[in-house]
Amino acid sequence: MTTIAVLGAGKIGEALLSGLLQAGRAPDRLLFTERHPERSAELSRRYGIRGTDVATAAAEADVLVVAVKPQDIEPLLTELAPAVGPGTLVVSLCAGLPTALFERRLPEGVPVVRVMPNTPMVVGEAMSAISGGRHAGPEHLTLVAELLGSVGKVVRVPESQQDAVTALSGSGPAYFFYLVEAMIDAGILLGIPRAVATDLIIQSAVGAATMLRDSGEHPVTLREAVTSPAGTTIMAVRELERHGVRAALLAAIEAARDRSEELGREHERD
Ligand SMILES: NC(=O)C1=CN([C@@H]2O[C@H](COP(=O)(O)OP(=O)(O)OC[C@H]3O[C@@H](n4cnc5c(N)ncnc54)[C@H](OP(=O)(O)O)[C@@H]3O)[C@@H](O)[C@H]2O)C=CC1
Ligand SMILES: O=C(O)[C@@H]1CCC=N1
Repeated sequence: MTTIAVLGAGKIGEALLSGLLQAGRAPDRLLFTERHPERSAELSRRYGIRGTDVATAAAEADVLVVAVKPQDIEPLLTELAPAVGPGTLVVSLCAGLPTALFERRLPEGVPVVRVMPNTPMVVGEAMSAISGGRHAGPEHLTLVAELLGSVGKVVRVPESQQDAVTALSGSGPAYFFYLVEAMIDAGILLGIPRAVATDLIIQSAVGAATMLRDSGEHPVTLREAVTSPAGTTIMAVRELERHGVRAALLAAIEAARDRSEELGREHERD
């Protein structure tokens, strides 16, 4: 059975470990590394999995999942380079960082797969997009697709689309959380107690998401079905249009794509 080590078990690294355990992966086949001993001890206690150092993780694991912030990649690659061999698959979850960066810094021939997941991994509902680097063969992509398929949905995309994917689905859950937060505030504005407003909005979000996924209908059709002539919804939609919410979303997602590209460029000359 494949042993997986998560290097940098922060928010997304922990989401992956937790999702893999819930999907039935054996705890003794999972490892992680963390900078702070207290964090490491807490994760071991919470999940019954072993924290270790990068060299041990590289020696024991078949798959090394890099989940540090892009800004922290350099010291990690310096530690990893002498420890990793061509038989180990390196999977990067880092926004913006191209597979070519890893290939330059790691020994020749090490296969690298770039992945953009998202945090719903923790409930088995991740959206992950995967792209293979120069030395990644179909067997590596299949292995990564299986791994991430156990915690959500997986698509293969050309690496040139990964910055856009990062802006859409990598950051995507944050936009929905932001919208929910704003709608709960609207409930407060209208005098509804916070707990009730929270229930109303979260269940509406779950219902709407389930319809989007399961009905096979286009989002426009689903919205039209809520929008009665001279009714309440169209009054709200007019305000959304007046405040440029659609244009704001387009600009926001474009800005996220640009930042992903910039994170990659920051490492171009390394
Ligand atoms: N959060 C998300 O929704 C998503 C994140 N990503 C990508 O995943 C990566 C991690 O993001 P996120 O989980 O949010 O960030 P976090 O900061 O929460 O997690 C990174 C963790 O790695 C630790 N760390 C840093 N350097 C090392 C090292 N050399 N050895 C061991 N541990 C180390 C950090 O410790 P310390 O606390 O000391 O910094 C931290 O605990 C990023 O590259 C991000 O682009 C991708 C998709 C979604
Ligand atoms: O905000 C970030 O940079 C990371 C990448 C995608 C989601 N979170």
